[in-house]
Amino acid sequence: MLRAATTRRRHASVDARKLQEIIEETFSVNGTPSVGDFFPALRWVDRLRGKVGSLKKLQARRDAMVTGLIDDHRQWRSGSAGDGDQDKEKKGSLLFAGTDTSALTIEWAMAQLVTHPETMKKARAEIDANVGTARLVEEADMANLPYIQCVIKETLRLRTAGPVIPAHEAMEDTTVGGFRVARGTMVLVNACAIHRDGDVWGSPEEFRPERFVDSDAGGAVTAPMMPFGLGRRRCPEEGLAVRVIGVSVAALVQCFDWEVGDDDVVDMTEGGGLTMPMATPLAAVCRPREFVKTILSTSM
Ligand code: HEM
Repeated sequence: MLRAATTRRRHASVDARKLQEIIEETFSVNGTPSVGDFFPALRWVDRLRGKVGSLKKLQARRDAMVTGLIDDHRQWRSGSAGDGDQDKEKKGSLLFAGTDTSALTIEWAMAQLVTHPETMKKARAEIDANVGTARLVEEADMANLPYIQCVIKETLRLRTAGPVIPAHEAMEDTTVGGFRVARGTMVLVNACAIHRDGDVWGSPEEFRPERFVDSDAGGAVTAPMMPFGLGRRRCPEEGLAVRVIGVSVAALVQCFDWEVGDDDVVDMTEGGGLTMPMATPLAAVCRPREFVKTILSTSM
């Protein structure tokens, strides 16, 4: 997605790596707790700690980057782009909300697969049976890959990219689960805790895509999940995200044999921030399968 938005031909002035840096920093700074959010009278503490300054600087860098993208795009289309502010808002939302979340979900899915060889084997078998090895898996295949879809669902459950849904504000007085919530209250929903609640999920800490497999015995899970939020502000690109993540993971499984490396260990520690990356980026060895070499050599 980043490549599509910053492709060199159109955006010679934009460095995709710099954009990635800004995105990672944005999630990291936003993810540190603000004292002022909990005790509004103490907002000055956030200013003293430099959080407010960092947020403002990041906002300025994001604006400059997105403005550069739009200006380049306008030049490329000879001035036919739409309204500036609206474009900036749209493009910025897509870049900043969609890249890190999708990329780290793919990384977590692969980490789970390389540490669960039986699951990897089942995923590979499903792809080989339904897609084969004469061509690469594509989006249209996803409907015939229900197990891969379960792998993605289980990754979104256990390794929720946005562990705490961004703050919402109660628009009116209400009661939730017996708690009174006054109008104007800032509400934070801990999706990660809901996804790992032992009262609704069996062995919640286990990575088990089978829990989503729709069985005749009615075994499919019905417990609440909200990796994309809920309600009116729910992620507008859930469909796109699930498709991009699904096809990416399926292609990685289809094309490569995976190994964890010499020490056979993957550090599954969760990192901090607004999103939940792996604390140590996944390091694994992948070798292209024979058919990939054939496909590549015939397409050259
Ligand atoms: C694994 C991938 C993704 C996850 C887990 C995810 C999750 C979320 C969550 C939890 C929210 C907040 C919902 C709320 O406030 O209730 C959100 C909002 C949003 N997401 Fe996603 N998202 C993902 C991918 C994407 C992609 C690929 C795009 C765009 C291409 C995108 C665009 C947006 C936008 C624009 C919003 C803000 C909506 C608003 O405030 O009204 N997301 N996402």
